[in-house]
Amino acid sequence: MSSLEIKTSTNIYHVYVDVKLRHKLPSFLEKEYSNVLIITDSHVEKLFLDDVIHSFGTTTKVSYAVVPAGESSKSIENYFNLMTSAIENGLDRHSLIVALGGGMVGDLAGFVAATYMRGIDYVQVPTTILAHDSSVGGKVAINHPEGKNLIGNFYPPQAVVYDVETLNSLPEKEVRSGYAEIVKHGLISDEAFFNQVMEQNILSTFNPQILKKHLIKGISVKANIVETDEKEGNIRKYLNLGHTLGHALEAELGYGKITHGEAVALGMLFALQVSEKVYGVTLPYDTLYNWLSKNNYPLHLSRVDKYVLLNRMKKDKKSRDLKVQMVLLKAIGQSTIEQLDDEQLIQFLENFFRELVKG
Ligand SMILES: O=C(O)C(=O)C[C@@H](O)[C@H](O)[C@H](O)COP(=O)(O)O
Repeated sequence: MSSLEIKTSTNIYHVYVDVKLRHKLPSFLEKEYSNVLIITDSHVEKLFLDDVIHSFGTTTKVSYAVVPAGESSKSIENYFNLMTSAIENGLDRHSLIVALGGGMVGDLAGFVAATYMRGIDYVQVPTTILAHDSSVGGKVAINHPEGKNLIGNFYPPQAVVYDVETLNSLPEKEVRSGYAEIVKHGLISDEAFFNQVMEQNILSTFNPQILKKHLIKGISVKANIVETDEKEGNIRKYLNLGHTLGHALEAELGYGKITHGEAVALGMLFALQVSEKVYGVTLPYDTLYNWLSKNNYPLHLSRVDKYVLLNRMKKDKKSRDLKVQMVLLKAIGQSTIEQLDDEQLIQFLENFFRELVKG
């Protein structure tokens, strides 16, 4: 089993990665809990909920709450309903919340844990490729109709227990979504890693061993950053590569109409193109474009108004005084933050979408 330690200035926890871990969840926790609430979604409920319930045996009171699968469940209404479940199931400050699912469940359940009785323990049990990223680092949040993750906190879990067997039955669009974050970890850290991913057709040659290697590498890239800058004061912003446009697209097209990773993939292409123009460097735009195309990422969107997108991008959490700050690259592994003015961005967006349409 692989175990990575995440050590920040305030906290230490472990990320465990292997198969069948969902069957022995309590063995990865440092405390015993007498009352546990599992939060999951309607898709994962059918696949893995029973395994996790049984892992706690008969001496722990285990209840569960299920939200509809999909990003639109990261809402204030579901947050409030989950609070009600926690109260009705008698959770107290010594209880545990289990976030069983992908990024949506992890963010939502983590935010419930962060705020219930001013904060109780929770454990991340990711079941998607994407969640190799979102389950590590303690970002928890719900969405506001005006923008993604606008309501949230930094609240690290007790542990991340990643049973990679749960990834075997992921639908194609979930594989695409998750791999976008692996590509991001390559672009911000390591050319060899990026190239390894680009050599693979993730949809037709899906290989659990290679995937596990990529996940562990991705998690360690993230762990190194989070350990230095847990609260996103500086270098953690690099983990947001592709997210400024990505989040704007998700909010504009409608949560769930495009997956998070697919939107981030477009955002990374945009960031590469902008970086080439701003810094006069050559980056692997074509390589990434061809890889995305080969793996059926949605590259041709129905018309999106660039002024509307710009307004959404300004609501990004990295913005300052309503000026967009984007993560750009001077080279693979050399990220920067650049403030861009509105006119410049409109030009870049115009150009980007025009070239995408051409293919
Ligand atoms: O952990 C981080 O930091 C990231 O930016 C990772 C992102 O991939 C992730 O989607 C994150 O939740 C986005 O955070 P946000 O602050 O832009 O909402």
